Amino acid sequence: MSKFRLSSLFHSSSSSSAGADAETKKQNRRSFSALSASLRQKDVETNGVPAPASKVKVAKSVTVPEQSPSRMVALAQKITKATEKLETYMKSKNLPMPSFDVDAPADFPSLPEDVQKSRQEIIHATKELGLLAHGPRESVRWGIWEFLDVLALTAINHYGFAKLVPVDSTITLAELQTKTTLDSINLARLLRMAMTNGIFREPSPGVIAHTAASRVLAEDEDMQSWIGFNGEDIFPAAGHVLQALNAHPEATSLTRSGFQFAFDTVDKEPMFVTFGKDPNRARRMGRAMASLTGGEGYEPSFFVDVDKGGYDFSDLDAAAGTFVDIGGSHGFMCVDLATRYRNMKFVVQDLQKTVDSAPNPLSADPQVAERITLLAHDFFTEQVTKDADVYFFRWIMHNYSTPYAIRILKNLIPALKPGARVLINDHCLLDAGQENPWDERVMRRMDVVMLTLLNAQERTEAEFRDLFAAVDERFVFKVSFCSLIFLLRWWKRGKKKGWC
Ligand SMILES: C[S@@+](CC[C@H](N)C(=O)[O-])C[C@H]1O[C@@H](n2cnc3c(N)ncnc32)[C@H](O)[C@@H]1O
Repeated sequence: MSKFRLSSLFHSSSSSSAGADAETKKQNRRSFSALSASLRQKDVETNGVPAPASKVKVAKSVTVPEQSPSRMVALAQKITKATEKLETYMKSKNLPMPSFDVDAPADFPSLPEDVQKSRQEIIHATKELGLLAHGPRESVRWGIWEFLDVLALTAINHYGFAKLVPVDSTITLAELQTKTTLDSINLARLLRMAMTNGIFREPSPGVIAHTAASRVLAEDEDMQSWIGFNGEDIFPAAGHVLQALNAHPEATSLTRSGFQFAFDTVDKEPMFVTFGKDPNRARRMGRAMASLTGGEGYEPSFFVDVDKGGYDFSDLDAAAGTFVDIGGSHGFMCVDLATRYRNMKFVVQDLQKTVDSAPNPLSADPQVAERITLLAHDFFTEQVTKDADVYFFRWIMHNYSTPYAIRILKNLIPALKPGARVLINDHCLLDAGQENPWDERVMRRMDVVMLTLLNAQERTEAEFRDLFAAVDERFVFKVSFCSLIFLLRWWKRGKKKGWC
């Protein structure tokens, strides 16, 4: 992945002192811009931490080359260049350029790396330019109102408005109102709020039509679940995080998160138990996850395909080794692995209810299905599959705060043979400013979602090391693959006690 930095967001980009003559102003401006640029460069080397204001002031006196454009102009130029590159590629492949039109494609096709990089540059540079054009006070003042965008989208999704608007024609607000329980004022205000984000349009007063985005809401059921889960479960929980933190500042308990404060289950039950009692809500979360994991970089092939940088199990396959997927749901990772590796054996462990609802057989290929065992096992109890070669946790650790994560990992110890690998497939937080802005934002948000719902957390490599050190000193960190979405860790019982 190419790396982008946002450190420059924190710098001013021009300076001129009132009353100075034009040339002095010009020089000042050049000096300041160039110094900002040099500080920006330095920031990149120091984890993107913005320079203190005092440093910026000293910098004004430094003489710098002429013709440095302001940050805003540099961004505008970057946007133009990147957009032209994207357009040239799309045209060369006869692909339509993005549009709000109802018939526009809902997704970009898979793009070559350099074109994808240009696309990301457009996204990040427009955001930065927008913030600069708003100015700090305005950005902060109106930024906090983004929850109203969430509210409008959540309501539109909840009432299913998108499905009531015909895709290939229009509908009047009056007619739409007859199909809903909302009154006309509330219907219109929610739709018009969403229109400010390109969701629906009003081609003439009182007439509603789809855009490409509202069409997605009408047709993509996983997306409906994603909006529902976020808007109706996570959003209320987020609104109660402060209450949870004030009452329980340590924020480690599974039954004292914003979620429990929002839904009146404090000290009663974890979120997963609440969902287990409500099949509709559980299904919605399941589909929301499917929508998320359908995204680029989340697909199992990212882990399974060695060509894509996935993990190579050839040695284990040659030895017909055993791979245990703990909290492995319906075993889809093991099915993909077993399809690629024809000798390894697999155990998929999950809660009884999940095991009971798994498809049978797990794969149409009997050679695959017969090597996968589904087993009901609670990972808060001692591991029952002894002496396996790999114990795999995909998207498990980030659901738990450290006290719980330690318990889960300690339960492995009695089962581990010398050299057994514990493999963690999770997000890995990098230091602030080290990731490209898109991934940085996704990961920071995911981390806060974990806090909101579960008092859990994403972890940095150092935090994973600390976690395993707290479990047992015999774990040895072996290798990590850090990529767009997830990180693998390979831990092994070490030589300290003479095992390996
Ligand atoms: C976030 S999902 C991850 C599923 C799968 N590993 C994946 O990569 O998509 C968490 C999984 O852990 C399972 N789970 C939750 N609590 C568990 C427990 N105490 N013991 C075993 N599995 C559990 C859930 O049923 C669910 O399948």
